[in-house]
Formats: sequence, C-alpha cells, structure tokens
Amino acid sequence: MTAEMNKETLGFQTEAKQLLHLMIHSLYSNREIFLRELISNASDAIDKLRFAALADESLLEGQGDYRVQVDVDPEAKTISIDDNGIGMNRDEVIEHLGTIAKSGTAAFLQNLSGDQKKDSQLIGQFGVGFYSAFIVANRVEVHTRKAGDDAGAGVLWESHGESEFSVEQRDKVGRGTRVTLYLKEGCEEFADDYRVRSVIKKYSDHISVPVMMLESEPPAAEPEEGAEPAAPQYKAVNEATALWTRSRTEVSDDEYKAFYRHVSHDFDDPLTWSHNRVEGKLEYTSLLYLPKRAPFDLWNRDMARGLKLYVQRTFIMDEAEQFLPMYLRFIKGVVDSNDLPLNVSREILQRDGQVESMRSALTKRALDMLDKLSRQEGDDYAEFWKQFGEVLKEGPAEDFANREKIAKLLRFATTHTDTPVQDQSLEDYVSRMGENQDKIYYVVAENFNTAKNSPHLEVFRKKGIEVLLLSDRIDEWLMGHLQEFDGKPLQDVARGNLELGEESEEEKAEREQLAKQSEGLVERLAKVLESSVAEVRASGRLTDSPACLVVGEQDMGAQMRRIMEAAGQPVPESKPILEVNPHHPLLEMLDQEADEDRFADLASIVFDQAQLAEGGQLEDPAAYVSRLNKLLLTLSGR
Ligand SMILES: Nc1ncnc2c1ncn2[C@@H]1O[C@H](COP(=O)(O)OP(=O)(O)OP(=O)(O)O)[C@@H](O)[C@H]1O
Repeated sequence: MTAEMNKETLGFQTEAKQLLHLMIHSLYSNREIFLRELISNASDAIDKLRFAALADESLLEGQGDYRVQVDVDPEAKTISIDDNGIGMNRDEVIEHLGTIAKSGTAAFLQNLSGDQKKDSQLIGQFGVGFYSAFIVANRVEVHTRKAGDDAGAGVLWESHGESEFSVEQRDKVGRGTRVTLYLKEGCEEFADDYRVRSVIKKYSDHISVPVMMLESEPPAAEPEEGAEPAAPQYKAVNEATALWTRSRTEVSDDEYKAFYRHVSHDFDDPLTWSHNRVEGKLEYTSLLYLPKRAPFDLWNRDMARGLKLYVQRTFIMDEAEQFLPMYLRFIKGVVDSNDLPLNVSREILQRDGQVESMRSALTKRALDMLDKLSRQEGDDYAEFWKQFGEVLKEGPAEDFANREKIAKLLRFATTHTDTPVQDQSLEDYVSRMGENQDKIYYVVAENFNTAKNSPHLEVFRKKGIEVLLLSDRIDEWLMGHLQEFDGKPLQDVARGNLELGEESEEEKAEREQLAKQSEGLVERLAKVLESSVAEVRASGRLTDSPACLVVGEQDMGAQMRRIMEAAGQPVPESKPILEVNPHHPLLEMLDQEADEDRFADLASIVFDQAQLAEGGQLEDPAAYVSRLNKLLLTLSGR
C-alpha cells in the first residue's frame, strides 16, 4: 500500500466540531492550559501502559523508563509533547481524536450562551482535553504507535482544527505518542523554552512521571581543551513524585489545586480537600476533593464517578466506584492501597472485604470534610449546598448507618427566614424549638411559594412554630427515611391529625366545641363529596383559608404521588381528608345554604380550591370553571 492510498480524510463528529469551535473562541484568554491537558493525557497514557505491563511485560519492548518529553522550536514555531505510554492504533486514533464519547454532550452544548466568560467555565467543567491544542495551534499532528505493535503500525493523525482530520500509516520506532503543535500567530510564546518551563512547573509539577526538557543552561564546567562540548541533556522540569505520597506539610495549596485539575479535568479550583494516610490493619492513602461546581452530567445515570485507584503507587483504574456511595458521587480524588493485589479488577472490588472497610472509612472522611466546611466562615458551604445539596439528600435512604451525620449536613428553607434559600440546619431549628414542642414540622410542596403559602401553615404561623419549607423533588423521600433528628420525630404538617404539643386546656375545649357545632355541616359535606374524600372534619389548623387537604397517616404524600404518577408508576388508591375552617365566611355561608344543588356546587369548589392551593391538579378543571362561573353570575343577579 502506498502512503497516498492509505491516507483517509474524515469529518469530526458534529459535537466534536462544535466543542472545538467554542473552545478556541472562549478559552483563548486562558490558552496556556493546553499544555496541562496534553501532559495530563501523556501521563495517563503512561499510567495505562504501566498497568497493562503488569500482565504482559513484553509491551515495554525492553524499555521501562517512563517519561514525557517536551521540545520547542522557536524557528519552526512548534512545540511537541512526546510520551512513551500506551499509544493508539488506527481505530483508536479515529475514535478518540474524532469524537466525544461522553453522553449528554449535545445537551451540554445547548447550554452554552455565547457569553465567553460563562462558556469558558462550562467548557472547563466538561473537560477540555486534547482539543485544547487548537486554542494555540492551527495545525496539530499526532504520531502514535500502540505498545506491542510493529513500527509499521504507526499512525499519523493531522488536522487544522476545522471540520476534518486525516489519518495515514507512518512508521514509528518508539512506542507511544508525539503530539506536535504548529503555533498560531500570537502564540509563539509556547515555542519559548523559558515560558514553557514555567507553565509546566505551574500545572504539572505533581505529575508522577518526569516531564523532561533539554537543559537550557550551559554545563557548569568548561570542557577540557580539545574535548567535544557536552551535548545538552534532557532533564526533568517537574517534581515527579506522586503528590499524595508526600506528607501534608510538604504540599502547598497551589500544588493540591493543580493536582485536583489533573484528576478531575476541572477548570476551577476545588472548594476543599482532605488528605490522609491510614496505617495499621489496612494501609492506604486517600486524597479527596470537593469540586466547586456540579458537572453537567450530575444527574445522568452513566455519569463517570469514583476515585482514581492506585495500588502501591501503580495506577490501576479510573472511576473506581466502590470506594464511595452514590450520594457522594461528586467527590473526586485518589486512593492508593498497599494491600490490594496489583491485578485487582472491578469485579474483585465489588466483593472484597477490605474495599468494604475502606469504603466506610472514606465515606466518613468525606462526611467529616463536609462537616468541617460547614463550620467554617464564609460562603463555601452555601456554595456546596447549592451545587450538591440535592445529591446529599439521597444519603439517608442509601446509607442508614450515617443517617445522623448526614442529617447534620442538610440545609433547609424554613418559615424562620421565609426565603427560598436553603441555609438552615436541623440543629438551628432544634435550637429554636419552643419548650413544649416535641416534633420538627415540615411542609412539602411542588415549589417554594406553594410551600410557603400553604394553608397548613396558618396555625403554625399564628403560634410562632417554625416549619421547614420543602420543595425539592427528593424531599418527601428524604423525610421518609430520616424520620427523626436528635430524638425528635419529623412531622409532615399535612399528614394525619394535628396535635400541637402546645395546646392549652382552653384551646382544647374550644376545638371540641367547634367540632360539635360544625357536626351538621361536616356531615353534609361528607355526603356530597363522598366519592372524592375519605373524611371531612373541622380543622384547628386553619385561620385564613376555608379548607385544606390532609393525607392519612399511612398514605403516600401528595408530592410523592405526583412524582410517581409522572413517572408512569402505579400509585395506590387513597383519598385525602378534607379539613374545613367553620369560622370562614364561605363555610358559614355554606352552612346556611338550603338549596342542595347550590350546596353541592359550592362544596365542590371548596374542595377543588384546597387541591389547587397545595399545587395539585384538578381531575376535571372544566367542571370547576363552569361551577365557579355559575356562581359568579349569581353575583350580578343574572
Ligand atoms: N498521549 C496520548 N496517548 C494515548 N492516548 C491518548 C493520548 N492523548 C489522548 N489519548 C486518547 O484520546 C482520548 C481523548 O482525549 P481527551 O484529552 O480529549 O479526553 P480525556 O482525556 O478522555 O478526558 P478529558 O476531556 O476530560 O480530558 C483519551 O481518553 C485517550 O484515550
């Protein structure tokens, strides 16, 4: 086959093309990051080979000195990043450098606004990777050969970063990948030795393989007369020790942050981190990071999650999911075990007792890290909560053992502040509880305003009893699993009979009298609404509204019911209880209504309105409108 014949020109996948275009335009002001991304890829490729060589040493081709080499040529205006890692074959090159494999990319791209500053942050969160080369280059060549293949299996990939790339066979003697960038006008600084060294120091110091450059300084000693001057040598520019193996006191915040970007592919700094070495029965080191921003695919079931796993400093796998529970899926980092076998697989991880112990210890570490952050001054915890609060709310259901710890980390909107901001802890709530109050009250609704204006809150507001205002989809599920905090049961104010611990003798007598007085009305209502409600009763919880719906003690809550219905799940039949406020003028009017038809119409309207007030949907909205209109017309006497 001639070179011409095997040269293929292919188009980038649409999404790759879009991302490329956006990246070039929105990341230009931050263009030096391309070097971090390419060195990061080179180091990953070396990690992969190191791991593959555990099973098949021949892949090393007798050469086990791993290194990344960076060369600059100011005249040709090029920079190249060369690794002796795993390399790629032709199919892999096409797949990895022509498409974007992550699911949800298209949806993500639609979120971009065209505002450069905002977009650059979004793109950063997506992980810019290889394509960032085109921020500074108008032509990129990748010459690669997979470890273990013949020199003849080398591939040359080339693109101008527009819509196409080409691939062709090109012999390559050494295994691994060499990426060469032909720099754009205005980006010549990246062919400058001094500038490139400083960027490597800044971003890649923590990378555990040496990143080498030709030494720039002349050798210290003058060569002896007649002798050849010593040729310049490649020397490591970076520190090249795995960061997590160093002691905490030796590592600066900047180094921790740079390492975070390497493991997470995030653009931003982390909010906080926790670095620990455990010795004793189990020996391992962990470095956990809390990101600042949720990834675009946080709610995608296939989202990449988990820690980078190393065994005795050898990289084993990315996204080892077994070390943290699902509700902590936003935590990034590294775990390096001294005890696990080097040939450990995902299957083994799933049933290994040691992994189980490490998982529970790491879960505690992560929760402690959050606890510590929550006690610090400043907005970091609030920021965390905004990004990840809803995920943490999955915790009590998934991890019963740590329920109390998680409960302390939760934040809510409450009637104490009456704003939608979720910033009050259960501890805060308990500290404000009245002497006779023995429960923590909450109301659940579709959205904050419905919760805040719920008729169920009227008596609580009147008595100054605080109620948590819940409106996240997961809230009812959360409360169902939490059940109590600090020994105090959590009580849905829209459920069951309301017994406020604070009822005085006087109030009790008043309530009983009310029930008696309204017996007739309640009975009439129960009769006409028989098919819609389980029971009608006189309410002690309403002051301003005519009526509200209450869920039976054992029945499914309204929010959960709506979610299940929307998801097409079967929902058990159950009717709500209608509580009415006999002091309300509407109910007084109803009581006086002698015409049974009009009574039935009005009763239905009261019932439908109670449903609307809690954010529910009417079964027959047209019937409601026509009843209401009929009544409205009677106002004008027509
Ligand atoms: N130097 C290299 N050696 C071998 N394979 C590489 C190299 N650089 C890139 N690749 C392959 O190309 C793929 C895509 O790289 P790219 O940098 O775009 O994304 P990534 O590293 O997977 O993730 P991210 O976009 O979050 O950085 C990599 O997953 C890897 O398989």
